[in-house]
Amino acid sequence: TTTLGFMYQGGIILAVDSRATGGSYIGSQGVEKVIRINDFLLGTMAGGAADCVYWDRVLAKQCRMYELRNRSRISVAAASKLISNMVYNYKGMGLSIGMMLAGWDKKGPGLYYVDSEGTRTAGKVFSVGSGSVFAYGVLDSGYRWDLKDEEAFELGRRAIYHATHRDAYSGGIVRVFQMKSTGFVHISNQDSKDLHYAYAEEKKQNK
Ligand SMILES: CC1=C(C(=O)N[C@H](C)C(=O)N[C@@H](Cc2c[nH]c3ccccc23)C(=O)N[C@@H](Cc2ccccc2)C(=O)[C@H](C)CO)Cc2ccccc21
Repeated sequence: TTTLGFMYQGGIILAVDSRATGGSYIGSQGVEKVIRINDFLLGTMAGGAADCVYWDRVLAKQCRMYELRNRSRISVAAASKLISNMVYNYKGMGLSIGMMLAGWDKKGPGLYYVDSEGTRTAGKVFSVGSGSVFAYGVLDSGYRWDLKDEEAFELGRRAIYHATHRDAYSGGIVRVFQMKSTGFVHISNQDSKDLHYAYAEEKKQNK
């Protein structure tokens, strides 16, 4: 898996691949690794698939219960602390979850990394999963706070594509989402194969 998230002047970009593996067996090429908790909160998934899918659903329920009890949406910081504390109870028992929470609350945009080891940290740029080393190479060299929207979408897409090209455990569809003050927007779904030939063509043109 390769997932990434970065904050910029236009909001937050999330980009992920869609491969699931069991050893060297490819279990699926069409997994949804960005899950909607609500219109102002998205979560990404890397690690044990069942762990990720299960605990994301638990988080979604807890966030909804918070809304009903408090008549207001939960903040990104509080939602990330909920999942962090829940999985921390299982530390050392074999959970494997590496996720990002991206959202917009009263304080504005929020991006957190949370994992099953107990790490919970806010930041501006993250990449999580087996292909994150490849994604960081593209992401860190292209990242600027003042990227335009189209440039930001393309940076997320290109970073995930390069990870799917080099990492055997990443592949399938490159999915890009944007989080703004008005909620999230699904930007694009593109097969990494189509991106491969599009980028190859681009190289030929630039020769
Ligand atoms: C075939 C399949 C799934 C599958 O192959 N499950 C296996 C057992 C699984 O958990 N694979 C992990 C890798 C893995 C296997 N055993 C583990 C033990 C500990 C930690 C990780 C693993 C995976 O693909 N994870 C994805 C993330 C993911 C995949 C599917 C759903 C959520 C998250 C990912 O991180 C990259 C591919 C690199 O591993 C999961 C799933 C969800 C929805 C639809 C189909 C499938």
